[in-house]
Amino acid sequence: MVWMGEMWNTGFGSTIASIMLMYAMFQQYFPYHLQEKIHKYAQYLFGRVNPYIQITIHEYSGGRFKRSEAYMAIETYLSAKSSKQAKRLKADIGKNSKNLVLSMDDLEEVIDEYQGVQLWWASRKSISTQQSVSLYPSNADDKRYYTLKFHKKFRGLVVDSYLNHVFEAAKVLGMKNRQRKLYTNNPSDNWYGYKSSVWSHVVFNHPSTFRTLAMDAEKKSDIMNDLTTFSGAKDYYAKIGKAWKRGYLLYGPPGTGKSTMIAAIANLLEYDIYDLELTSVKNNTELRKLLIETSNKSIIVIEDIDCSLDLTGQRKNKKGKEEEKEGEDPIAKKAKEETSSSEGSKVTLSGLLNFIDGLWSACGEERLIIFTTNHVEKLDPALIRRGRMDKHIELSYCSFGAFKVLAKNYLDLESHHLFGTIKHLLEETQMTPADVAENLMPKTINGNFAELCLENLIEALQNKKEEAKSKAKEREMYSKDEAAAVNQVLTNNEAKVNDTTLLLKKAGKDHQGC
Ligand SMILES: Nc1ncnc2c1ncn2[C@@H]1O[C@H](COP(=O)(O)OP(=O)(O)OP(=O)(O)O)[C@@H](O)[C@H]1O
Ligand SMILES: [Mg+2]
Repeated sequence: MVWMGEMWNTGFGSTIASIMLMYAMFQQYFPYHLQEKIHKYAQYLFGRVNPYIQITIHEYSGGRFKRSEAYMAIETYLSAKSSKQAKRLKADIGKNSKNLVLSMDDLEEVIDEYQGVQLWWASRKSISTQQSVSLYPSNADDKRYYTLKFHKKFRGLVVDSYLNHVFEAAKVLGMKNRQRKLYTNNPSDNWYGYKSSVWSHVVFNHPSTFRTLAMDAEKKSDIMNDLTTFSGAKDYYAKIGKAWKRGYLLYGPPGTGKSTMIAAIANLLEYDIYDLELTSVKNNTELRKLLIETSNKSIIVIEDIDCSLDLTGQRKNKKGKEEEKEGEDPIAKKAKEETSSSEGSKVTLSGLLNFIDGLWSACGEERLIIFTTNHVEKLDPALIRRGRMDKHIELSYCSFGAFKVLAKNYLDLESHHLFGTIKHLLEETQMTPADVAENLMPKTINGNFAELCLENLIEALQNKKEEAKSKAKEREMYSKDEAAAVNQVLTNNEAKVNDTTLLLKKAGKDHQGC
């Protein structure tokens, strides 16, 4: 054993080993009633001279059915070290893991080093001698555990710092290896009963990345920096006393890449996505419950926030305010509110604001909240003010920079003699990246399809330009016609006023004559 060898080299080593050896050799010659005493004494002596401390972590500590979280964390932490050091390894696909996880086999040992101190990890197994009836295979009775050994002078370091380091590192590794998920909220009628849950999920494997996202390079790197800074800022958020979360508002016309960017963000930060369908959330209480059930390292997305609910009005329903009578019994008032909230979705703007940055919003950490909209101007300013939606990102029509990304993705082209023409046309027209991408999709794999695609795009851009021109002309004509019509009405009105004045004057003269 590695640590025994290490012990042997210390001053105490030979003494301890002699005691143990003598005890083992002569144990059988002692009468039975003395054996226990000698055993205890040997243990005591061994404890006095042994400079090493051992911590044991059992696989099943609470009961037989749930593996200990600490044991699993250590398994994850030791995985990389085991694959390098251990001679016998076990391979398994862990729960929610996307890769094979290697761990050391029984009776193997690995050495870890922390702040210059050596620590010995070993995987042990004690075999149960009891006969038991079990539904599980025979080796289910074997009790596995890890032992950690270190010199007693490092007790403080291990207890105060090393163990925390192990569990933090295991968390990070576990997150990295996990299979990421895309969640959607279940209607609350299905929240109760066997195996029910407020969220359902599928495995998330959207291929979008920031590399494939078409937008100007400068803007892209600014967003990426913002995201990576956020994900590494745990201590900073703790220092300034803010919950570790950030709000993003993505706005722009349809087909400009808002949803695509959300997938790219999730892939960059390796987060899960919770796609929240607000219209199926009945009230603010349900909204809070959904929030509590989300995990750390995740993105909560509300798409098309302007269409989700009527959140554009005042924070408090005006009608409700009018009906609120002074001195009304508070119990009766609450009952009234509860009855009204049971009909359809009653999520209010203030409920949503609390969801984003109320007390409950701090119940998890490392979370992004992303809203998307096609009509940013329709949103209540309270909803999107900085602090709630910290970063506002406009996704707009395809620029030449964005086109170059698409050309590289779709056609593997970095330059082409038609790029100049496309640049001019893109400056004169408004085409979404979705439309540009569609034109760049090869319709055939024969011949020079790249050039064909570029020509198709040029044609589409020219058509769009013509369309825009004729629309502008139409608008101009319409406004001219409208102006002429307004002038006509004004002239008619003026004439009528003149006639009336004449009549009044005439009537005045007649009256004087009488
Ligand atoms: N900026 C972009 N970079 C790469 N591909 C894009 C981009 N914008 C759009 N696309 C392509 O167009 C398709 C539609 O884009 P996406 O769904 O992201 O648009 P959106 O802005 O979310 O639209 P909507 O407002 O209608 O939800 C995507 O599948 C993608 O292939
Ligand atoms: Mg979208």
